[in-house]
Amino acid sequence: MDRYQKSIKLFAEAKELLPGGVNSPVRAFKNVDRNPVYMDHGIGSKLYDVDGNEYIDYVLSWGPLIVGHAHPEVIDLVQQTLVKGTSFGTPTELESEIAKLIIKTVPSIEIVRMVNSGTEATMSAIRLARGYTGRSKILKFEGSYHGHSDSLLIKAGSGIATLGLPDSPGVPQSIASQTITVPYNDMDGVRIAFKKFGEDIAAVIVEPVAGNMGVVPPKPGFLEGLREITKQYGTLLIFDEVMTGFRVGPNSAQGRFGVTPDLTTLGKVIGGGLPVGAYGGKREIMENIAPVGKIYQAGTLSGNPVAMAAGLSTLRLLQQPGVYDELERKSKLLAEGLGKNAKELDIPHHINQVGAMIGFFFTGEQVVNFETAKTSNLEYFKHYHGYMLDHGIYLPPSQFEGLFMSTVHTDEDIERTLEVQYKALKALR
Ligand SMILES: Cc1ncc(COP(=O)(O)O)c(C=O)c1O
Ligand SMILES: N[C@H](C=O)CCC(=O)O
Repeated sequence: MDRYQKSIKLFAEAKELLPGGVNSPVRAFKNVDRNPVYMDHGIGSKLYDVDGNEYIDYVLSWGPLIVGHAHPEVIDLVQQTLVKGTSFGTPTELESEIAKLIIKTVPSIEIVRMVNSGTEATMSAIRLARGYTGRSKILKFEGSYHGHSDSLLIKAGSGIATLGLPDSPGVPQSIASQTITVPYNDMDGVRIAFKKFGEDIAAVIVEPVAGNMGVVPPKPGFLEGLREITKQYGTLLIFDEVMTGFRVGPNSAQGRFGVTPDLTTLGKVIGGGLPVGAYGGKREIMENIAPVGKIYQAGTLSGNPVAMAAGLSTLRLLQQPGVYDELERKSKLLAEGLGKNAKELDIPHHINQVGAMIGFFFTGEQVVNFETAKTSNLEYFKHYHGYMLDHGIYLPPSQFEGLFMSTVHTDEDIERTLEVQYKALKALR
């Protein structure tokens, strides 16, 4: 296609150099049968590809860019920090500055350790939970994604769901057998698992709003139920807020739903587009990590000053009054508009929206877990995605990923998106 000439050439070359041409599977656009688009730069809510095409971006680097691309305040602090040197391998003041903000706003976090990715955060939190409780089993939910560490790569969402790979080769059976999986939102299933294995379960890890099977909110009582049963069995409750952290509210999902876990993992937004993760929680638990305690976890580049600068400036921007109300308003406006168009054109659909996360599913069923998400019409999704892309709307290339809103998307962006979406849906009929 002429429109993507340079992207097509670059991807052909990349396939000789990188597995599948990419450094993360979801970027390959494999299940939508398209060539991935190579981006050149981003400004605000827009992305510009190497062929000069403009897109309204609802992927936002898979979530981190909640204040949009190249926000002047983020770029400014990053530049000021960068010229002083890229890394020192020593503590820096910036680490404490971002820690203060995280501790102030995330209810469960009394003390926090910075790492380099969401995967590292969840992997480390699981190790801590195992070391702290002296137990080995963990419980996770089907279709949830917590990064690609061995223990968590069982019946996972995101790229694993998109590519239809329920379990990954390379994860030893001895490790996989320590992970119990239950459908999301299924408290009865959790109770049955606890009845059988409760004394051996170190942690329950949950996305408080699932975002890797598309977007699925917790049913009323689900998070509360998890809190109660984990307390009862002496199991730690981990909220994986890598995606929801600072995205669904000023106090993240735990503030929004009023349930406080023992440990929380963060990533994405807290790095402002640079590689950052974090895990934190009760001091009494966290101080089992080295160098205070015996559970080991480390990182050459953890707390990297440039990454801290990007994250800190992003979190500071999110402290401004009214930011989350406005994110909610715009997300609702988009979600309702998407639904209205689909209804008018009689396209089976279901929409979930929580804060600045939106799931638009091509199914008439209520989407409450991975099973129901999988009832979506993936052929429809493929054609819809392609049409939107060709008309300047950049959506995640999978039915099992969510749309993200930023502080800099405008009502005009939303209006334009809805105009294109109407035509995209019409073309499906
Ligand atoms: C909820 C959740 N946890 C963990 C991860 C892993 O984060 P990362 O890709 O930074 O390793 C992701 C996203 O990839 C995620 O959405
Ligand atoms: N769904 C994933 C993160 O939330 C997508 C990012 C990736 O795996 O590259």
